[in-house]
Amino acid sequence: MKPNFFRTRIKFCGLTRAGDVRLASELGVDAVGFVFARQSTRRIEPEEARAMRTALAPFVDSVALFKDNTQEEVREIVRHVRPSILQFHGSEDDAFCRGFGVPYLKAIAMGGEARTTIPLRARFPGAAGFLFDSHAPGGEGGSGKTFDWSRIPQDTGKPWLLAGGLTPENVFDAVVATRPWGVDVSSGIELSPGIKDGDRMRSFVEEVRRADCHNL
Ligand SMILES: O=C(O)c1ccccc1N[C@@H]1O[C@H](COP(=O)(O)O)[C@@H](O)[C@H]1O
Repeated sequence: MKPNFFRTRIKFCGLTRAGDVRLASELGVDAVGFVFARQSTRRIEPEEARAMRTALAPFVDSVALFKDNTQEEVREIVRHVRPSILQFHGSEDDAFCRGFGVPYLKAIAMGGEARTTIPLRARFPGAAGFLFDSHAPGGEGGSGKTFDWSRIPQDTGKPWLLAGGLTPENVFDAVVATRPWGVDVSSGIELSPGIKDGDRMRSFVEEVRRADCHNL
């Protein structure tokens, strides 16, 4: 996938308040994420996510995030919330991820040792894209930690998002250094888990746009 010099897509993840969803829409982010991973401190109930979806402006995607949830749980959330994209952070394989009739992103754990040399596009042929995150395989996401960006595979063949420890302070450097298709942030724009900070949301978007101009 060639780098996109025009506009880096932005996803804000782990939202729990309708007001944060509204502000994200006004700031022009491309997607907001709702967390359904069991152990997450940002986990919300399907009814809450469904209510927050109504706060989304047109042309903003809603992403449902899972980590080794059961097929029944995912199915129920897809039916109830109607997310536009699914994001899987656990040990789910391609057959599981594409079994819900909704495009999916596969999160790739970049912490710990590299475990396989099989190319991602061969392991996840049905993925709409990948998301490189800092946690170790099996570890929790949303940790606010970065990873060594030089380890990002160059041959994904699909759009990919950079995640893990991004903040308004480092996202300019991250976008200039890695030229991702998109960036995903959770803790870097928070006051506390699930509670976003309006000023940090705004400056995160400003910094990504500044990097896009720099990359032209
Ligand atoms: O946010 C969570 O609680 C979470 C739980 C389980 C898997 C992933 C999770 N979050 C995702 O992790 C990355 C990076 O987050 P951060 O910016 O470092 O806090 C991002 O994709 C979150 O959506």
